[in-house]
Amino acid sequence: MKLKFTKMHGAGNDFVVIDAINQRIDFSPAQWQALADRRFGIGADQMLVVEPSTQPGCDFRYRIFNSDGGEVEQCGNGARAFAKFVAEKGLTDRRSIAVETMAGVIAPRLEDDGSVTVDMGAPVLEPALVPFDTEGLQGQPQGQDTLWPLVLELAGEKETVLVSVLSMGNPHAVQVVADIDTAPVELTGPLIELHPHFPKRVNAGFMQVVDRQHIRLRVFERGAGETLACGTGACAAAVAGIRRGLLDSPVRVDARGGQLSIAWAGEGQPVYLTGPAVTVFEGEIEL
Ligand SMILES: N[C@H](CCC[C@H](N)C(=O)O)C(=O)O
Repeated sequence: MKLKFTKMHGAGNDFVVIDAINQRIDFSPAQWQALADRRFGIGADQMLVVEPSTQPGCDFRYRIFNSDGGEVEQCGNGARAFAKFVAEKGLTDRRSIAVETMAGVIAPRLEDDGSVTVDMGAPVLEPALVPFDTEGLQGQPQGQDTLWPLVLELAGEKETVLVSVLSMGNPHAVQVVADIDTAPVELTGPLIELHPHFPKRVNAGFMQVVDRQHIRLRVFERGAGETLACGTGACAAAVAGIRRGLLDSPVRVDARGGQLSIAWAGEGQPVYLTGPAVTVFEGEIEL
């Protein structure tokens, strides 16, 4: 079987995008992991699948698989690539589309300058819905936010980090650090991802506040490791910073792979993610 795919990225977060409207695919987690392998497969942080919508009022269904093969609820950089893909492939003639995901409906819009703005829906702030188990933890208020202490065990030493916890459809734990270049992302990222208080694991964000409308961000992603950018991570960091009283919307987010912009008008309101979507090459693989 030949599989056609398109290699894309959003600020360096890279994807294999597959049209599953005109191709029939049904892969196991191990097969997804093999496709994502950067040596033995195509190589990507996530695989994005375009399917017919199953909901009235939606144009497409959007499925996301991490490079560890697991299917997840949401991917913000991927939503921009998705929108560009379906336009470039002529699967839609609309510049604004409604896209069904495991986490609800999102709405990407192609901008005239080639960037894409996505209505990512409202953040989920209730810990139990993230999901995050607060049992035995004493939250510390900061502005409208609550900072939760996570005890991390590193080489026999215990270290406590304070995180904001929220969901953009997928779970995020965001901490403020003085300098993302010296933050121990490789060491503590995996410990936070697998922390027992996150029953579905979590994406670990490390945010440096440059000024009230500008942050630098690194994210150790659930099921993918550190990526050059994380769209939902940028949304989560901006929302956490605004709730903590550190940031004002819109927020410029400098990721290692490029720049994103986040706008949020407050509780119950949608988060808007704007950034690039780039097609790198078309490919075909014999399976
Ligand atoms: N690793 C994420 C999925 C991809 C999110 C990220 N690539 C984005 O742009 O939002 C998770 O397991 O929730």
